[in-house]
Amino acid sequence: MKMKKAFFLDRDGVINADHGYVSQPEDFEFLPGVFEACCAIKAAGYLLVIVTNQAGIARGYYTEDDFHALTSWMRDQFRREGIDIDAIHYCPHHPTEGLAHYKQQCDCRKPAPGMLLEAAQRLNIDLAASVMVGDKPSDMEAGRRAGVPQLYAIEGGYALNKDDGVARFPSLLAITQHLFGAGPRQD
Ligand SMILES: O=P(O)(O)OC[C@@H](O)[C@H]1O[C@@H](OP(=O)(O)O)[C@@H](O)[C@@H](O)[C@@H]1O
Ligand SMILES: [Mg+2]
Ligand SMILES: [Zn+2]
Repeated sequence: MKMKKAFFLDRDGVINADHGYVSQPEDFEFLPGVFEACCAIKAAGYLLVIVTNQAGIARGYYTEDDFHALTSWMRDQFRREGIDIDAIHYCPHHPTEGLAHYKQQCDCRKPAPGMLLEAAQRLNIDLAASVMVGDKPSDMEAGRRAGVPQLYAIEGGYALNKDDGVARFPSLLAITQHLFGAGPRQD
């Protein structure tokens, strides 16, 4: 069976503004151009896979159920724009600040590559043909460790200057316009 290629997207800082541990729809602010960019990604034949660290769960700021409720609301917003998100992987852990069983040195919290590797296995993704977009060095490292060669960083509040070889753009839309031109493309 032919392998698929994927766009791995970090959530906070790529899809929505990272206001810090966002857990409610009213705090979820889609960044400009995200829907247009995601349409272009799907039209170019990529799966859309979100990989998000959600240590707010480990820290006790919100529950896993809160996360699922927000995720289902977010999926609906994409669906209303005609976009089907293929998978959403999240890490609820934290190695030192986590409460109870959430305190663990897991292999899913970025910069570990676990979420990307699991999605690749489940969805038959060719990592070498895939793209990772994030806003922190840990996103870039997760992509690198998973074997994703195309790494793109969105310039936001985080220092990314140690990420040599990472292309920097102001938004997801700027990345898709760079890769696919102004409109969506089928290949
Ligand atoms: O950008 P993604 O991976 O989608 O999600 C990041 C969030 O879970 C939060 O991650 C936190 O870091 P800690 O994970 O607590 O160190 C902080 O950076 C928060 O501002 C941020 O909202
Ligand atoms: Mg982020
Ligand atoms: Zn984890």
